[in-house]
Amino acid sequence: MAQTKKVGDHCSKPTLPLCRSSKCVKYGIVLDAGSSHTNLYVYEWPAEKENDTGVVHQVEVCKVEGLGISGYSQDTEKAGLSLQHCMKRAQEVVPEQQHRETPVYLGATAGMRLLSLQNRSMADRVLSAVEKTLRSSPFNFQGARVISGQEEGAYGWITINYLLGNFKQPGWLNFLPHLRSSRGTSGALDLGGASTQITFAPDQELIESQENSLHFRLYGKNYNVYTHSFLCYGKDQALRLKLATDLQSTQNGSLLDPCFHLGYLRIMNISDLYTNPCIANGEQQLPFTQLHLQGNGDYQRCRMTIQKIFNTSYCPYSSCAFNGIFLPPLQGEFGAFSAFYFVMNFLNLTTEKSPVPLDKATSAVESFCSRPWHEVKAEFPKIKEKYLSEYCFSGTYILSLLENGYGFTMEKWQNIQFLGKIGSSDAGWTLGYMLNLTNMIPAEKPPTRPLSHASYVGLMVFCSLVLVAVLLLSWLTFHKPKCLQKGLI
Ligand SMILES: O=P(O)(O)OP(=O)(O)OP(=O)(O)OC[C@H]1O[C@@H](n2cnc3c(O)ncnc32)[C@H](O)[C@@H]1O
Repeated sequence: MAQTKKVGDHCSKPTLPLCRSSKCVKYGIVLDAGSSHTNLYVYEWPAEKENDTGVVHQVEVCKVEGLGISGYSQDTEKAGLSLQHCMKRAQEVVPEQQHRETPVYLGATAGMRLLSLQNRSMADRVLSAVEKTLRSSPFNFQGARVISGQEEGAYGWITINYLLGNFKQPGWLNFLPHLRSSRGTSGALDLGGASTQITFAPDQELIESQENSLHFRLYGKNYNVYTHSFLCYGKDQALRLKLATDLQSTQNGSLLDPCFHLGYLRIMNISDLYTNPCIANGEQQLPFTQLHLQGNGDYQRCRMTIQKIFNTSYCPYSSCAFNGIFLPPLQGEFGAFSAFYFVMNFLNLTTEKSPVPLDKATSAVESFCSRPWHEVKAEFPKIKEKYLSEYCFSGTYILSLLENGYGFTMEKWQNIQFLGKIGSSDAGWTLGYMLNLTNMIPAEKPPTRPLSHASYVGLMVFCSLVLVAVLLLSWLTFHKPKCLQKGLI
């Protein structure tokens, strides 16, 4: 994020044209090109309130089918049509007279980061095809780019803290500066298909590795933030990593997999498993071309196989997550979103009130994994088979990552809230990205008007009436009628 230091830029001015009417609303559009598909988000906010925390909110989300890492190479025509459909939807939501001033941004995440590593020219081709479609729309297209893992973490953190209202201190705290830091920020945990991010403001001042350190000045306050994006540890790539590790110990390509339900069968081409940079070139050494996976639904064993993808044998810092990556002690509340939410929500482990304790969450995943596949399938006929068959793996992976990877103990677990939406907006990096690029989060506190316009007018009218009354009274006192004065003498 140090390189995209636009957040809280001191020279920030809103880049969107100002509305003439005081009631008008502005719009911004962000496309999140992820590893499985693309989502298009339309945001709106009242024009006169653009620096206020929480006023920008999502009014539309449209899923662009096929525009994800697998779709890029497979059905580009379908992906193109679906993108056009979502752009049309955005044209219906944003009033026509505002199309030309409404900015559109596209950010591609870990799926594209991996595709770029594997096949740079293909990644460039995909981005330019998408750019072409977006340029031909009536909106103000601002560019398509692959965002870094650090940016993905930072913008996710900005989004949730903006929506939770954590950046702006209530006005009365200005008079009590010693209390100003009492209201903390919330950490952000994001699980995608290809990568996962952890971002929070640690207690300790020193962030031992430069690449994990971000500095923001927002609304007049400094924030030192830790972030890391684990590429290949999104839930889809983590499953591939696990399968590739398990494959090392099979002789014939048959795998009894405890992370899938008893009775579940899946056949995969070994070459498909090895088509990305997450998995080192072990394919050549295998004497078989297909993997025959057979589930046996055993949570404890599943957890043991997952544990093998986290290398905790070395740490060059005072404390680490895994794979030698620095992680300071966990601090404060955390909001966990994207696939953290999708999976835990399916497993009924997200409650509005108090968080489900870790031991209860573990038992729930364990009991779900032990159910036979035919029973699960019969109970949830409408859920995509890919998702349904992988909830046992994904639930176990989430517990492993949070507990063993990041060190959320029983006690710290209680600080995690699984979030789908905050208000009407999805938790994710896109809102933070747009707030940053439109300069809507200022570095310094915008000068606050002590009174609203209506109260100001009311006060002026009241003062004028008092003034008139005082003048009238004075006049009556000093200019008493002469006849009355005579009569008194
Ligand atoms: O590129 P990265 O940064 O990895 O992130 P992403 O863009 O793939 O991340 P998403 O939030 O779009 O999706 C996260 C994962 O959740 C999966 N997913 C989406 N909806 C789901 C649902 O209802 N149940 C289970 N998984 C779901 C999806 O296929 C991805 O693997």
